[in-house]
Amino acid sequence: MTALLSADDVSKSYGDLVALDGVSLSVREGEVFALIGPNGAGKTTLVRALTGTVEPTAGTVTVFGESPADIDARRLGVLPQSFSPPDRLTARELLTYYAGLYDDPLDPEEVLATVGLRDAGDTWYENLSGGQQRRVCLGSALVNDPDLLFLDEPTTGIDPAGRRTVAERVETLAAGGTTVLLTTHDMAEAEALADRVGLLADGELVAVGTPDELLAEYGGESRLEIDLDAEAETVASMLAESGFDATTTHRGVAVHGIAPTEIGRVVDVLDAEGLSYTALTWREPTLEDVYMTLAGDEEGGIARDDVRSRGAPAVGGDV
Ligand SMILES: Nc1ncnc2c1ncn2[C@@H]1O[C@H](COP(=O)(O)OP(=O)(O)OP(=O)(O)O)[C@@H](O)[C@H]1O
Repeated sequence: MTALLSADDVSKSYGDLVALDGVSLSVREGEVFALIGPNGAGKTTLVRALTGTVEPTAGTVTVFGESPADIDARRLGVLPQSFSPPDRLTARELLTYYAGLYDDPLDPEEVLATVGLRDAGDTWYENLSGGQQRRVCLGSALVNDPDLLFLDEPTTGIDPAGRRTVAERVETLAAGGTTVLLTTHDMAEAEALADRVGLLADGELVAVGTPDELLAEYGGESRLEIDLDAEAETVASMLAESGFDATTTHRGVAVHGIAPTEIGRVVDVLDAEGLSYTALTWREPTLEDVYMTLAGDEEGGIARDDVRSRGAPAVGGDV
C-alpha cells in the first residue's frame, strides 16, 4: 500500500531542547497508527510537524506525497491536544459553523450524534463538562469527512463509554479508508485500535510495530500473579526452592516462564507450605508492559540503550 504520510529523519529543536531527534516513519493509506510515549517525548511535536504547523529543524515530511504546506487542508482533520473554540456558542452551533467552512461536509447533526452530544447540543461550549468539550472538538475534526485524521490525545477526559464511542468511530472511519494517526496515553486504546504503534521517547522513535510484534519483542512472558497476605519474600523463595522463577510484586509474587497447565503445581507448593493467597491471576503481556520495558526506565524498566543494541526501532515491516 502507498505511504500516505511520511517523516524522513525529522528533527525539531527549540533552542537547546531537542524535541524530535531523527524520526523516520511512514503511515500507509487506511492505516490506524498510534504514537505512544512519556510526557514530553515529542508526540505533539511530531503531529505538528506532520500537519505543517511546526517547521522541522531538519528532515522532510510528506503528506499525500507533498509538503504539508502544499496540501489541500480540506483533506485533513486535526484534533489538537488543546483547542479552545468560542465559549458562547452551543455544541450544535460550533459544529454547524465548522461544517460551513467546507464545500461538502458531513451533516452536523450526524456528527453531534456520533460524538454522543445530541442531548447537549444546545448547551454553550463553556457550560459543557470537560469530556463533553473534548467531544465537540473531536466532532470539529470529523465534520469535513477527512482522508487523513490526526487525533492528539482524543480521549483525554472522556468517560469509558465515550472512549468506546470514539474507538468505534475511528474503526468505522478506518474501515472506510480514512488514515488515522493518533497519540494516546491509554495503552489499551492503542492496543485495541492501532494497526501499528510507534513509541517515542526523548524525541526518538524507539520501536515501531504491530501490537503483536511489540508484545512478542518487548512484552515479556506470560506470568502467574499471586496476591498474598503472607510475606512475599518468603513465598518467592519457597517457590524458587521448588524450581519456579518467582519474583516479588507490589501485590505479592509473580511466577514467570510457566504454562497455564502448570498453575496447579504452584498451588500445590503454596498449599503444602500452608501459605494463603487471596487471588491467582494469569496475565498475558500487554502494551503497558511494552511501554514499561521501553520507556519506564525511570520507574524500573530497562535502559533504552539496551533496547537499541537489540535492534530497535522496527520490529516488523517497514518503519
Ligand atoms: N513551542 C515550544 N517551545 C519550546 N519547547 C517546546 C515547545 N513545544 C514543545 N516543546 C518541548 O518539546 C518537548 C516535547 O513536547 P511535546 O509536547 O511534543 O511532548 P508530548 O510527547 O506530546 O508530551 P505529552 O504526552 O505531555 O503531551 C517537551 O520538552 C516540550 O517542553
